[in-house]
Amino acid sequence: MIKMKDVYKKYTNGVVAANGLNVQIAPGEFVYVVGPSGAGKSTFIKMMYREEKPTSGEIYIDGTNLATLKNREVPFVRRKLGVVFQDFKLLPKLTVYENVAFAMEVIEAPSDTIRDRVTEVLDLVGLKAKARMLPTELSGGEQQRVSIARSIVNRPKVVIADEPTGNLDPETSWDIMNVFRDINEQLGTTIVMATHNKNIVNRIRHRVIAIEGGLIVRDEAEGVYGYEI
Ligand SMILES: Nc1ncnc2c1ncn2[C@@H]1O[C@H](COP(=O)(O)OP(=O)(O)OP(=O)(O)O)[C@@H](O)[C@H]1O
Repeated sequence: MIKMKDVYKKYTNGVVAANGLNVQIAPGEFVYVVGPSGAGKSTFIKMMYREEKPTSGEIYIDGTNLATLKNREVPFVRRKLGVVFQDFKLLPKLTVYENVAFAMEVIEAPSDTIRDRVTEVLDLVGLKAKARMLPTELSGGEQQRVSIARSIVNRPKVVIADEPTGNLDPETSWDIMNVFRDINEQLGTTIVMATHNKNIVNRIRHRVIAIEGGLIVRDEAEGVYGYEI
């Protein structure tokens, strides 16, 4: 369902961050993307939700080639994707509920569907009781739960996460990984997660795609982290 074919990315400053990526990710998979700093993980991830466009090659999400997609068509593909960031990116003046509802309002979902779905996803991430709070009133882990709830509220087939535990302490990171596990197992959502978290990758085993110098150097089912940081 996700397919990259000969993907090459050269930034305007001449840096080649993807040097011929070929990969396929099936529906329902849970995949870690690992590699040393500057390896090209974020570029890989960003190309997957069309934050960056490849210089050449093809990237298919559910049959749509992101490489040739017109800018005005991007929002339609984004609906198939949820994105979770290291720094949460919540709207500070909106409550937990409103932050999640906003993702449905922009696609003009009916208000009763919004109400039902927001309640449902806040329950799934364990934040029902904090729906009326502002992001500043929450811990880092709770803020990440809100951002995960936001990423799944439109029922995307794929959730892409770039260092989702990067700002969290170890214990909170495990809690957040359990939330991703529930989404993957209960909803069947494909998860693609770039991470530096060696403990997590080695203890919660999933497929590991290792990137170095813009190339996939290793791709293993139930793989390990595999390099020192
Ligand atoms: N917008 C950009 N313009 C120019 N060069 C960039 C840009 N974004 C990334 N790069 C370069 O591309 C290479 C890969 O960067 P990328 O952010 O994809 O790596 P990464 O593996 O995610 O690193 P980290 O783990 O440090 O986040 C690096 O050399 C980086 O400096």
